[in-house]
Amino acid sequence: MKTHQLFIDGAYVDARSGRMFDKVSPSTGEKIATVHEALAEDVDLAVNAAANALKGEWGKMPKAVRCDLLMELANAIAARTPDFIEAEVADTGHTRHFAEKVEIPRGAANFRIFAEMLKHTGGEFYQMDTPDGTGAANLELHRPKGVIGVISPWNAPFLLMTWKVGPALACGNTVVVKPSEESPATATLLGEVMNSVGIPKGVYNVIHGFGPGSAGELLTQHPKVNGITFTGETRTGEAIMKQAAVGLRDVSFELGGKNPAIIFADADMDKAIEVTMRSVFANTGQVCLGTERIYVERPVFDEYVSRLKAGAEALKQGGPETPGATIGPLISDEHRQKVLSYYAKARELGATVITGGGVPDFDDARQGGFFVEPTIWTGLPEDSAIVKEEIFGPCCHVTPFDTEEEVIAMANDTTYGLSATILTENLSRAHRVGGQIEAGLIWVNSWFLRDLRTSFGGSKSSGIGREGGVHSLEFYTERSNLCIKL
Ligand SMILES: NC(=O)c1ccc[n+]([C@@H]2O[C@H](COP(=O)([O-])OP(=O)(O)OC[C@H]3O[C@@H](n4cnc5c(N)ncnc54)[C@H](O)[C@@H]3O)[C@@H](O)[C@H]2O)c1
Ligand SMILES: O=C/C=C/C=C(\O)C(=O)O
Repeated sequence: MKTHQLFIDGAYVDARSGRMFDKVSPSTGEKIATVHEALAEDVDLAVNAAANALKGEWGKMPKAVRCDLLMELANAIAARTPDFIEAEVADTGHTRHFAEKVEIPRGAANFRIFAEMLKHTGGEFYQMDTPDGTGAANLELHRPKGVIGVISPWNAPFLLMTWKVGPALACGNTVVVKPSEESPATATLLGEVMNSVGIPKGVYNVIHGFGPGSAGELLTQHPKVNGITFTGETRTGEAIMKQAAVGLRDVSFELGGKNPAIIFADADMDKAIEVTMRSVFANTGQVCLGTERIYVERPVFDEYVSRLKAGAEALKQGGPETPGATIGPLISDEHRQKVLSYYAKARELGATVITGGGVPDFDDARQGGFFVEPTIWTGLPEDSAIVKEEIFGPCCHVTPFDTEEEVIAMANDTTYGLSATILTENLSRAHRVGGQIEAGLIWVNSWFLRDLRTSFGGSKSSGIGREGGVHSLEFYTERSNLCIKL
């Protein structure tokens, strides 16, 4: 049985509180680990370790040396891919394919991209006229924001945590990471990899626990934390914003979504099915960028629904233990109950259940896992909860449309604004429609293609700020303008 300790000041330590909590496998329901829960004393130790590291070797390290060290860290992560895969799939029930092809490589890439970028990123310089004619020079100076609280979710634990820690460290900050209580393993493992490449102690710290009344809330309120970067549910973001307000802690939020896919009649239907099979069912629908609303131009509606049904019914359910599994379990029984409550609501509202809507029956260890049937609905009105609320499971609602104006209005009729995908072979239409979709990321004839230099994030209930490329630097850097009279 694994035990996940805290990682503070370069060492694995027990929680002073002595409190522990269990971690169970999403694919079998069996207990697989116990986890130390950090409370006030532990959080204080971690934040002070991070604050002290800023004043020590790390704070004095030249930027080029820091960036080279982060490149070494990326290589060390890559070298330990098998260990990170096993840790990730045990926590999440993901198929090894998803961890091997997406999550762990992105963990290394999330350090590489920012180490490379920081080496070549400068600042503003403006020479100005002055009344006496001698002029003045304006130099933009950068320094780290300080100690960053990183609060990350369970749906892509290593990818999403390193997507924040990468730029934070590249900009010279130190971090205290509070991973989700559902996925402690990879953040904990990263501690020893940090030590192995010589990242100074105190730069990277990991505290485990929950949100309210536990490590998460305590971290957001600690006076020595200079900023909070959070990825998770919108309502959690609202709670964190209130918690971080005392002390005016800066926040960067990547939150929920209710993302549309728009399929025009001229779309390549094979492409439309391939793209939306991934955007709906990848990671068992537990992807913030995933599709939960699909709008199909009426002439191809029946063909599309029929082919998506066939695709959904061909998925093989199982966790990392199941050979050939192509869709895993949900992360927890609690989350499964949330998804099943929407399955029930759809039936109550009179949806047409094209496929799924229930819980699969297994005669093996998967019976104890948190599996649900991949599900497709049609026939509900746009104002129904199924079409409006984030479900975060392997399900979608499909609606026909007749005109561009109509579908753009429906796509934008949401409190979210995270992502969208458009399928059409008419690229001027793609540009015209894409330019009117109120979302942070819009894919055309693709989904989840990620250039890490581009801005990433959502508007409205989907987030505050942007991550990615130079956009990440905005949050992790304090800027000064030094004006020198010539
Ligand atoms: N926009 C994005 O990039 C993005 C990416 C992934 C997931 N998400 C969203 O995350 C959600 C799923 O992840 P989740 O269930 O882990 O989210 P969640 O909001 O339940 O928890 C996220 C993290 O916040 C912590 N937390 C919860 N309440 C807190 C509080 N009051 N103070 C401090 N910390 C607190 C949790 O312990 C966890 O570590 C979905 O809504 C999904 O859309 C968004
Ligand atoms: O579930 C959400 C996935 C988020 C993905 C990223 O943050 C990324 O690709 O950088």
